[in-house]
Amino acid sequence: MTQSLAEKLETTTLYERLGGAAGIRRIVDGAVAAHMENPLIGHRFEPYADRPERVEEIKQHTCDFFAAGSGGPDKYRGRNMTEAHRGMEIDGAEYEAAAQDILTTMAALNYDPETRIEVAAILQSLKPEIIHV
Ligand code: HEM
Repeated sequence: MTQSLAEKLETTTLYERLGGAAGIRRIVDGAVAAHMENPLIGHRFEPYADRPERVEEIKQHTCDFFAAGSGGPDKYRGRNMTEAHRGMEIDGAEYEAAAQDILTTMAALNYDPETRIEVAAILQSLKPEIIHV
């Protein structure tokens, strides 16, 4: 039997709709590549260009963060959002640019609009923990 969209949203976790760990990894890889090319925030990631092991660690933490926050089994072992971004003085425009990179990546990977809207709302909810800290 084909599930209606409403049934699908009720019976599957966001983690499942993101494609589990593999789907989240694709989003994070795409978003980080987009951040590096983004004229507004690329400079934030430049210092990591010659530290691939640190980039991998940040990506792994980001994957676990999204997995843990969307109903997946993974445990997040990184710092909380305020501690991770403390002292960077990220402003609202930079935050929106980063969020847009994630949502554009998701659109390119053909995630449905409902899932993208749900992720957009989660990103907005994290904003106060990350900007101007
Ligand atoms: C959209 C919401 C965001 C989320 C969910 C997020 C998530 C994360 C996570 C999980 C880490 C790793 C923390 C750790 O390893 O302990 C991290 C690190 C980092 N984030 Fe974000 N971030 C966001 C927005 C931003 C923005 C807007 C910028 C800058 C424009 C940014 C720049 C960085 C940098 C440079 C690091 C590395 C910090 C370090 O090495 O100490 N993030 N972020």
